[in-house]
Amino acid sequence: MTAAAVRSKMGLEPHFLVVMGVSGTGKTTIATGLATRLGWHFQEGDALHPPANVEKMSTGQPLTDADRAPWLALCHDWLRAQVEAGHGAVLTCSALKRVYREQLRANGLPIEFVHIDTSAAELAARLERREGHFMPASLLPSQLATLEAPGDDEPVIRVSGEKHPDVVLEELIRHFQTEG
Ligand SMILES: Nc1ncnc2c1ncn2[C@@H]1O[C@H](COP(=O)(O)OP(=O)(O)OP(=O)(O)O)[C@@H](O)[C@H]1O
Ligand SMILES: O=C(O)[C@H](O)[C@@H](O)[C@H](O)[C@H](O)CO
Repeated sequence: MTAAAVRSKMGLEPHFLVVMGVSGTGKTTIATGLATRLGWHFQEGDALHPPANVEKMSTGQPLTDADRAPWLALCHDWLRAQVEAGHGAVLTCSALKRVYREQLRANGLPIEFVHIDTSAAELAARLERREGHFMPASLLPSQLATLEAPGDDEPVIRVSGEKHPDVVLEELIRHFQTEG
């Protein structure tokens, strides 16, 4: 049973967003900004990875489909709980392949993806600069090779990861305010 929809701080209907894209594209930056501005629940998808996945990535090994399966299941469970509560929510999750996105949307969840697209050169520069994060810059090529950008038949809002995050946030909030 789904609870009555809880409107956001700005009076918006709840949305259930997965902010997606490769490592370093700005998922956490944009998702925390949205959740703060709109009062929606936030979950860092990286925090749902089994420790073995984090260990693998930290040591420069890309994850396999089998590695990602239990993590995607936890991401799905979190999204499902938000939908059932009727409270707007934002999850960060790379969601690199179409089948992963299908797994997140299973059981008819009304998920929308926000795909942040950033050039390989900008991503490489950011990951080289970033400190205190388990994901090494050396995994960027495999992230880019694994990415299947969402198609027009998927529920996706596309934004540029190269604009200032405040600009992207304004664009997204305007999008939600003006939609039918
Ligand atoms: N639009 C932007 N312009 C410039 N720098 C940005 C932008 N968005 C994020 N950054 C910076 O890029 C780095 C990566 O951002 P962030 O951690 O949000 O990405 P992410 O997609 O969540 O990464 P990961 O998946 O590896 O956790 C951070 O140092 C962040 O401050
Ligand atoms: O699917 C994957 O390979 C992983 O989710 C990675 O994308 C990282 O968790 C994330 O980007 C943190 O840097």
